[in-house]
Amino acid sequence: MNCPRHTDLVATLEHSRSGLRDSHRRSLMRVLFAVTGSALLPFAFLQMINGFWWVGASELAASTTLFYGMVRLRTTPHLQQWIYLYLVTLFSFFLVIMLLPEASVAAFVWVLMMPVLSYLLLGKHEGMILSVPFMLLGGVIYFIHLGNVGSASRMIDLLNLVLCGALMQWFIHLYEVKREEAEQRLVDMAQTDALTGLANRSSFQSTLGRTIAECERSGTGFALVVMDIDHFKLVNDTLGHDAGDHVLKHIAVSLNERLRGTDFVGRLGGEEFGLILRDVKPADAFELMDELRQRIASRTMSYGEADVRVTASFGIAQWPDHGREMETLFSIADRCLYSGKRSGRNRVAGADMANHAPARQGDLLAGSSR
Ligand SMILES: Nc1nc2c(ncn2[C@@H]2O[C@H](COP(=O)(O)OP(=O)(O)OP(=O)(O)O)[C@@H](O)[C@H]2O)c(=O)[nH]1
Repeated sequence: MNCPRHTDLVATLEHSRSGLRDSHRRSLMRVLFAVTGSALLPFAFLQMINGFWWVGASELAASTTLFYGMVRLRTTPHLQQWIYLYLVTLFSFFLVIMLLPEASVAAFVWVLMMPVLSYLLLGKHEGMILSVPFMLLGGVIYFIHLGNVGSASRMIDLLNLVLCGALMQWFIHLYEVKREEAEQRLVDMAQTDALTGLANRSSFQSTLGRTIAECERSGTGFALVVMDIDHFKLVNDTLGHDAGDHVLKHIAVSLNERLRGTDFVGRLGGEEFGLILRDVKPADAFELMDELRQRIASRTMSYGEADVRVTASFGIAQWPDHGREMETLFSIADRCLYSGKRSGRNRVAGADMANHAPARQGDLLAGSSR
């Protein structure tokens, strides 16, 4: 069996805390550092002209730090810490600017940037946890700044910012929730076989890779089984493609019914399925698969007027006895499967075991059409 390189979508999703992948967050952070660092320079200059030396000097120091950070961000493994450091400092800076007695009302527009940056860089949960307290603080400072809110014009000013800030926070949160749901749906679709609802080949290979890594650490073993429905083409040719689909769905249900919660099953393609049996000895894996083989062979599936019966062949490879690598295990399980097919089908075959012959053969498509 050919094992192409694949992307582990679940791992990718876990790594992307926000809608942006880490590489994009890194690039965005570098742009933000460059923009903020450059923007601070004229502000520092103007603050000094205005006589606010300490503000001007702090802005100059911050600008230098940001340019240094821009270089560090290219390679740092601590991206998340840099993001937090940047956002907390920036938001605190906004609050300090607003607290200045001479602060212009226009300075308060920066409160609206808080949810945008937080959600973009930190995602839904952390973005909300960071932005809400800072926005509330900004609102309180604005309230104090306005002084007497008894007059209608002050009240309008207050309501403008409060309403706009609350709506901004709500809309961004809503957008992020919907975006996450859509992303999850796409990931599910990319990992699932649409016909049977089982894991697809790529997802199965990801799980097999993770199982190997976990078993390397824990020292427990597992069995990889490749199962193929016998003479499946005959079902399609005799009863039609829809009947074939019906059989595939039925087999998927049978496999799921019998396996334990720790086992894993996927459709590798066509009429071929893969099973990972965790923490199982070779003899037990063989016995379990033979029970499954008998269960499939004895089951009659109704499709319209027809009763369909199929058999399946199984090839088993044991980790680590038959190999530690995914490719080796697949090729051994495949070899066993095809030796079982050659010996007459409806068999379970393992690398160290003799093929297990069925009690009764030739059950294919019994009474396929009445
Ligand atoms: N209905 C249906 N048929 C499929 C699907 N995917 C693959 N097939 C069919 O599965 C059949 C596989 O045929 P073969 O590879 O010759 O295998 P087989 O007839 O099972 O023979 P052996 O494996 O040698 O026992 C082909 O007719 C494919 O068209 C599917 O999603 N639905």
